[in-house]
Amino acid sequence: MIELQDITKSFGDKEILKGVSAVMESGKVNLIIGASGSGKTVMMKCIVGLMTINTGKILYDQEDFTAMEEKEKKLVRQKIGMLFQGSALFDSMTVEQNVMFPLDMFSRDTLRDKKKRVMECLERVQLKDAAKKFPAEISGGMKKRVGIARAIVLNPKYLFCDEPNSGLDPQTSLLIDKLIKELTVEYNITTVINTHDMNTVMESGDHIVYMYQGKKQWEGSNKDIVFSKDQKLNDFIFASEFLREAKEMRQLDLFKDGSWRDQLKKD
Ligand SMILES: Nc1ncnc2c1ncn2[C@@H]1O[C@H](COP(=O)(O)OP(=O)(O)OP(=O)(O)O)[C@@H](O)[C@H]1O
Repeated sequence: MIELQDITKSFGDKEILKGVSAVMESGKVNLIIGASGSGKTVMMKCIVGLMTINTGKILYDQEDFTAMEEKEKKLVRQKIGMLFQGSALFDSMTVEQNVMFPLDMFSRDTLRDKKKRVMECLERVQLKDAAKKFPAEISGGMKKRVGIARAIVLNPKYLFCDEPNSGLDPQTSLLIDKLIKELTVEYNITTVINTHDMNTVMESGDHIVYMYQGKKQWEGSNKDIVFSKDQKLNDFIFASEFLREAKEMRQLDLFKDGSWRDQLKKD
């Protein structure tokens, strides 16, 4: 579990994060959502320690990350897997070598054990057959899966994904979401995803933090969203008339066991 306690972050006199408190739960897919410029990326960078917060605390499983010496922070970072936007694979390395990279950096296992672990991870993302291919030879969805295999190769306790669906078609996006969710539950990972994708929000959002102008505006699950009366959240999620209608149908459906059809006929 990761806890944010009243964190603030400023650049010069511009305050970007204005006292955010939130909890990212283990074994769950935690989403950070919000409009462009609301502070999602800055927040994620602060959580992983790529940016330093001005005030507040960040706790990793009750340990105060903000108060740690650099040596201790490094130990926490080793438990973090990251899936970057655009996959960020090394073009000159094969799929297998890309997934091997974190092991070469941080593991003292034998080459044989490392290769075995890489193959286990590639098998988990159904890419064993692509081990010898180069990134240029595989599709965008496959690249994301290589990125996921690389992110889990060190058995992370925490997994951060920045826009995991960017550039993917809706069906491939759903497969990636499903895979991330399965891995999160399977290994009890605290997964944090920064996303704009409404399918992800509705399908995978076990726990959602909605950011509005540097503040946490709302926090809850994908199920809570359907019934939320928060106007800003509703305007953001259900931006189109089509989605607003879908929400109303879903509400009636959930409340009245499918009787929304009768309701609609009356209107
Ligand atoms: N290194 C930086 N120096 C100064 N300002 C920054 C820096 N990084 C981000 N900002 C500012 O912080 C604000 C929030 O940016 P952030 O990238 O977190 O938004 P976001 O919600 O992730 O947006 P998007 O969905 O477009 O990625 C923006 O006004 C941005 O200009």
